[in-house]
Amino acid sequence: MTDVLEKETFSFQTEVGQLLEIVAGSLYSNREVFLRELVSNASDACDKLRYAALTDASLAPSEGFAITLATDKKTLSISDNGIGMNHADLLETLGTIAKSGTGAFIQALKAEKKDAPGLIGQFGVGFYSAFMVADRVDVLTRKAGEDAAWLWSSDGKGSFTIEPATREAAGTTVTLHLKKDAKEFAEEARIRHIIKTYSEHINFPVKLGDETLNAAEALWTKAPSEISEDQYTEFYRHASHAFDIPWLTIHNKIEGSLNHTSLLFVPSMQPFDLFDPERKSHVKLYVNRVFISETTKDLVPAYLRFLRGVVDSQDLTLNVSREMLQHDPKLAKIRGQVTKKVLSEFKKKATKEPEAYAAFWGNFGAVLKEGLVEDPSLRDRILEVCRFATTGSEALTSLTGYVERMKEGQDAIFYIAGEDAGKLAQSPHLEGFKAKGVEVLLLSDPVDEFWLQHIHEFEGKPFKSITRGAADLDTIKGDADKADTEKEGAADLSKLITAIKAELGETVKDVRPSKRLTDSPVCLIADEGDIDVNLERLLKRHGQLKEGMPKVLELNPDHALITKLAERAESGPDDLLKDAAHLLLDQARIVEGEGPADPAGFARRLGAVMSRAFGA
Ligand SMILES: Nc1ncnc2c1ncn2[C@@H]1O[C@H](COP(=O)(O)OP(=O)(O)OP(=O)(O)O)[C@@H](O)[C@H]1O
Repeated sequence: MTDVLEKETFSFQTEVGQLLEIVAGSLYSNREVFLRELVSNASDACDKLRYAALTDASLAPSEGFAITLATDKKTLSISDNGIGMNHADLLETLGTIAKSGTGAFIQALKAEKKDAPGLIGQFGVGFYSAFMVADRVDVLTRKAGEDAAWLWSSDGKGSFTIEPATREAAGTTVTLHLKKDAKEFAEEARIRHIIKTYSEHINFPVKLGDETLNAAEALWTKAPSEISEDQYTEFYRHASHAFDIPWLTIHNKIEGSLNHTSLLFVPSMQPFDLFDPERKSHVKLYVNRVFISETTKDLVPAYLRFLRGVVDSQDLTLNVSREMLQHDPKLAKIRGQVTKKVLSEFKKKATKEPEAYAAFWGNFGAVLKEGLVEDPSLRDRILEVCRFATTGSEALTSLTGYVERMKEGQDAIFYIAGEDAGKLAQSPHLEGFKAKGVEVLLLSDPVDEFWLQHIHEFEGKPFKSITRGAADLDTIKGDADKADTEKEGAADLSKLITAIKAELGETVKDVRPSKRLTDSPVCLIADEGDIDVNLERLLKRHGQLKEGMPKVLELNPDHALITKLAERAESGPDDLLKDAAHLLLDQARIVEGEGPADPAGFARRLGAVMSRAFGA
């Protein structure tokens, strides 16, 4: 691209335009974080060049890596002697947002204008935050190993320019032309304070004139006893471009045949890319304090992708390529040790602080459960730290807790799966279980259906869905045997069942009296051996299943409506019974969140039945 000599003008990608508009116009209280973002980028650039120089020593800067700040009354510039950018890099990175989840982010940003900086940090718009304080940003940059330099410039209003320029050495200088109301960021005292607050522990010196503003030491190499809570938080925020306080900090040193130190954080908020198909890791790998890579899944498994921080080992070979490193058995060993350590910290937290753990679980439980399938060797350890919503209490339960509370005669761990824990708790299928005081787990993460395909039991007790197959509650000794006594006087439904079956034909697989209902007249269940109701719904949504299987319609023999219909069926089917058969099926579907099978027919029948009721 070095043959491009003219100044060129480009439009920002639509999302960037929208983003800049919000960033520049939002109300903010801590906009000084723009400096942390730019210093962070400069530090990443130095990290990248230090890595590249491992294989090509000529790339290394002659006088060590440094980030240099300079100001006059109107501008602030941040220079680094890192990797730099060429024409293609500039186009690719400073005009687009290559990140997934951008749409969701912009939505969130629009909804919460006031907290823009918080969200910006969470998403990591990094560079673009410069437009919170500047009405023009210039980027003078030269890529290491290349001769051409470029000047990128923009006022953040829809377009940017790139033109050829000169720069003595590789690296990048970002110059901010400060807005009128942001001149404070040209004051040295203010800058000193911001760097101390936000960038004290990055790996490279940040200089203002001759003065070095930060400690510039790798925080993880210090002993935990020498590190304050605030220092951990600052490091976390720097390393993950976040604004929250970490929910958990794990600083661990392993010494032995394979030495490594990890400083890991669990955020207290969900990052935007959590459910991205790429499932990228965000833990940085360092070898003896030299940054190697960020996104390797070989360091931290995908089901722990919410972790932030670093792992550093002096026992990995420095001068191998990232690809070779990925196949290094030592790395696999580190991964195993790090994963076990993290799970054991979760276990401690879950036992000692169940309420705090519930907050973590709400954010990341669905991700962690992916490990139940992906990491069979650690399955038991993962199950130990899993928590579930249950009909038994407001609080979440562990599986061990559930098993301890099982009733006499209960031989299965009952669960109901669906999309919304709140709705699940209202499901008619639960009625008989509630009446007997038998606890049912409420599983509302899509991943639940997935691991249940692989894990069939816990401590010898099988998992059993209450929306599939027969509900044999008779053998369980409940809290009060109220439900059983009522059942004794239950109506004989045989004629009604015959009539309903004849009317509904193939649309139902069977019609049966129910043991699981106490208040509702009807419900639908999947037959034993068929796909469970919720799984079928998920498969249909993802286009993996066209038609659902016909379900079993269960009738509550104690319900007044069903008893009346049974009496009526004794004298043979009539039009009203026929309408009732369809309406009962539709009612069961509606409770499940499905529409009636035939909306026009439903409306007609409902009309007819109401007319009769009101004598119209
Ligand atoms: N000083 C710099 N030197 C070299 N490249 C840079 C520099 N600043 C930014 N870049 C490039 O621009 C890209 C975009 O930067 P930006 O701060 O917007 O996001 P990011 O740093 O990739 O993401 P995050 O903020 O989540 O880490 C960077 O990934 C990097 O490739």
